Amino acid sequence: MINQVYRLVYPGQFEVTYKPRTINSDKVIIRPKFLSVCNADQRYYQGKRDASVLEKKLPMSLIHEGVGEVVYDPKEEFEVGQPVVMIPNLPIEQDDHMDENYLRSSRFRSSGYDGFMQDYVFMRHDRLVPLFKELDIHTAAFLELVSVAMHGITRFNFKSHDRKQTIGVWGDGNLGYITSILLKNKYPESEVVLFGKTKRKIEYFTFIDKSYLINNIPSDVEIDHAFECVGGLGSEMAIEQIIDCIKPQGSISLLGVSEDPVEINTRMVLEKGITLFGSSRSGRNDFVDTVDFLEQNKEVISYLNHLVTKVVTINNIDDIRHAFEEDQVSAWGKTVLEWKI
Ligand SMILES: NC(=O)C1=CN([C@@H]2O[C@H](COP(=O)(O)OP(=O)(O)OC[C@H]3O[C@@H](n4cnc5c(N)ncnc54)[C@H](OP(=O)(O)O)[C@@H]3O)[C@@H](O)[C@H]2O)C=CC1
Ligand SMILES: O=C(CO)[C@H](O)[C@H](O)COP(=O)(O)O
Ligand SMILES: [Zn+2]
Repeated sequence: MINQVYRLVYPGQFEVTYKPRTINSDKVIIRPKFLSVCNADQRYYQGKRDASVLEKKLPMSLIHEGVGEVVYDPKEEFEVGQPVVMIPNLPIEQDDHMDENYLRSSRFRSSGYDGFMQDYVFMRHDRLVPLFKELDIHTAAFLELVSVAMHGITRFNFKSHDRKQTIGVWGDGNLGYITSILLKNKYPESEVVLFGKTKRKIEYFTFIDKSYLINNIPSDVEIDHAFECVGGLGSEMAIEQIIDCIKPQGSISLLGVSEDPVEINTRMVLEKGITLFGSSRSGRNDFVDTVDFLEQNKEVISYLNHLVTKVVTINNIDDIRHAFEEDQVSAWGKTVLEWKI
């Protein structure tokens, strides 16, 4: 068969390419149904990556957040029509001390390897996790982002000391929202405090215990641990504030992606004995944990639903560009693509 793959060829410009594929392989064939735009995709679309990175990675199909339906499974492990979440990380080896998403040999869709913007995606069995029926499909589109927060929290659990009275989250966007709601449910005894930039965005975080605007943090605020969910240039200021507010021997979980190196006050990291650790992407275990967690904590799904602010139907390449433009001007939440192309 000939598969149509929709690739970004230059910033702002998508083109269709035709890729011959055989259905006589061991891969499951998935029809993408709902996809969601990540900041990483926007950085490619807007040409915000370094010219050498764009030169190396493009042309490439974008999008690594998405759900689809099984069209064909040669092993018949999945039912035809079964809804599944697609895992964008593609490990080719195992290591007892490294998670699949940190192995330098792993590939990642929409970062140097074609993403989900295709007519059909050919996937290994272990790269798919079945969904349960109560999971709203628009929300499921960005399960990958939820799994990233889940992964960060799993690592936080074994890297941080046990006093978790107050956990600070910096970043009033998607990742900050998801991380805060997961923390609130996983650590119900902890006080989850949001540090945000915009009052109107902070108001969406109805489930947190306390919030501060970053330009008005009282000098006596203290936290045991922190999550940085900002990224970009803003992460420098966020890390500086975290180091100021955190109690000695607290942990800082870094999740935001910055294109340029950010300055960190290492003297105070040393003096306070802070544990700084970064988390990137997620693997199969995180997806399974996320789906299981949502199945057992269904009230969390309705909070996540609030992030679905735009659903754009995609019938052609112009619609893809339109969706990326709409996402760019969106003040809050996730843009979901209903994949009908
Ligand atoms: N580690 C990983 O695997 C992953 C990392 N990411 C990264 O996480 C980051 C956040 O993603 P996402 O939530 O989707 O992006 P958003 O843009 O939705 O969220 C970032 C939010 O932080 C706010 N902000 C800016 N500066 C500060 C500050 N100093 N303190 C507190 N808040 C601040 C921004 O406000 P404003 O817009 O007004 O500036 C914005 O609301 C990005 O860099 C993204 O690439 C995303 C997915 C996975
Ligand atoms: O969004 C992400 C995971 O969900 C990561 O930020 C993304 O994988 C980083 O990739 P790149 O190096 O291409 O920016
Ligand atoms: Zn992403």
